[in-house]
Amino acid sequence: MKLLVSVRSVEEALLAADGGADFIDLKEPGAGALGGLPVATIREIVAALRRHRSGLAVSATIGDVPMHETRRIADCVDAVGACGVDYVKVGIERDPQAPRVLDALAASGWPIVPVFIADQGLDMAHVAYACTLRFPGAMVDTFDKRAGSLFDAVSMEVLGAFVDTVHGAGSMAGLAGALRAVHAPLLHALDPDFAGFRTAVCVGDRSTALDPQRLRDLGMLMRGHSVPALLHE
Ligand SMILES: O=C[C@H](O)COP(=O)(O)O
Repeated sequence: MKLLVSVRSVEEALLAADGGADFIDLKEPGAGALGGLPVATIREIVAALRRHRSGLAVSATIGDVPMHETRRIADCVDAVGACGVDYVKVGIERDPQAPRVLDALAASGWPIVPVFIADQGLDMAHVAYACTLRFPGAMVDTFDKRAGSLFDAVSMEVLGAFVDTVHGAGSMAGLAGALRAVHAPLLHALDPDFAGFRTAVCVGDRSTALDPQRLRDLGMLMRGHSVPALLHE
């Protein structure tokens, strides 16, 4: 299982790249679940990572944009896509308009990863529909990070169905949502392609600074090693 780590600056991106992350995810953690960074910052981080020759895949979020703001979603996707990232992450709310947004994203021409926001559970019909649209990957995440983790919002059975459905379409499946070290066995059982982290790699809440030691320990744990320092996290 690979590790996606969300970062907000050049300094954090280089720390994550050298500290064991497999995917560098650009977002402003203090501005919501999929908080967007200014495009100038995204460009700056992408350039620094390319100079650093990390070779790691880079994703960036467009911000938390409601499903009915279709024009704004399209504009944000174009702006972020043009920054040279490998994937553009777009939050998909549990909303009747989700299929229409997914159609627009598929037609955008950018490599989109829809991120299903699962605080109110996961609508598997929306996931199955997204899987007909040939996105390179799909993720699940939660919006309210104080309300517990992904595993408090969605059952193992439904998460297993998500991973299987996405894999059945030949795409990468990712899980996130205030995941912590204690969730490692559940994540290993589900075996997604990657798990996404911010809260667990910070000293305080997810808006505080990224801690390289926590990142290294979490990386070891997700790769199946025992990490005593994380036993009581
Ligand atoms: O995309 C992954 C997220 O940034 C995970 O953040 P979180 O661990 O605070 O839920």
